[in-house]
Amino acid sequence: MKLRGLYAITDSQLLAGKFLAYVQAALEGGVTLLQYRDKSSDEARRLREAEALRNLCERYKTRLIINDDAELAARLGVGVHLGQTDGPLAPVRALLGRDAIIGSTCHSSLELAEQAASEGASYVAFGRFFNSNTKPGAPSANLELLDQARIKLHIPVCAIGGITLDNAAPLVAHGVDLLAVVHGLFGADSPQEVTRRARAFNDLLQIK
Ligand SMILES: Cc1ncc(COP(=O)(O)OP(=O)(O)O)c(N)n1
Ligand SMILES: Cc1ncsc1CCOP(=O)(O)O
Ligand SMILES: [Mg+2]
Repeated sequence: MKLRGLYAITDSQLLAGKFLAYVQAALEGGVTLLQYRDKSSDEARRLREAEALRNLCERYKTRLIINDDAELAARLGVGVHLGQTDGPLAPVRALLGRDAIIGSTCHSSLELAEQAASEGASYVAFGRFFNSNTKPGAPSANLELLDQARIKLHIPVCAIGGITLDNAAPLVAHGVDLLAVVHGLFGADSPQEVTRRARAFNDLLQIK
């Protein structure tokens, strides 16, 4: 099955005090992949939260991805997202097995994407496409790259960085399979609004 749809990414600061309520609201609206992204070193909390997300994801038939931490992903039997400084992909593929979803950050580089694909990545992520409050310093990418990626790559392409309902349409028009979103989804005033946004992202992608 080809990965396509909304890729919701958690943010510990943004979701403080409403973590599971907002994640559940997103899953209600339809989420293809959910990434647990927590940059802290509080191992106990990370395990607790990731387990809670795995349980929620099982209920909604959503695939869970852990950011950065292949050991935690292996412990929970879920997927992982690796950046260029998060270690090599091939040993992680060997650790997690052939069915695990493994994503790779490729910034704006087709070469990195082709290498990730050859090492067994399930999808590649390009971006940031717009200004991002969550990761302002991330290198930028443009729409032309997506056109080349569509020709050269045979795995799903994910776009990330400052994506909102107002700016996502061109990314979809240029062939993106996964829209990875933090603030444009979870920066909402209510869980109802999170659900509405998730549904609207799926409408843009013509999911369901
Ligand atoms: C879907 C997706 N794409 C890119 C990233 C960024 O990964 P990385 O470059 O390792 O940066 P951090 O997120 O670890 O700060 C991502 N997490 N997810
Ligand atoms: C993790 C990451 N990598 C590149 S941009 C980004 C942050 C995405 O968050 P937002 O959707 O709030 O810009
Ligand atoms: Mg990382």
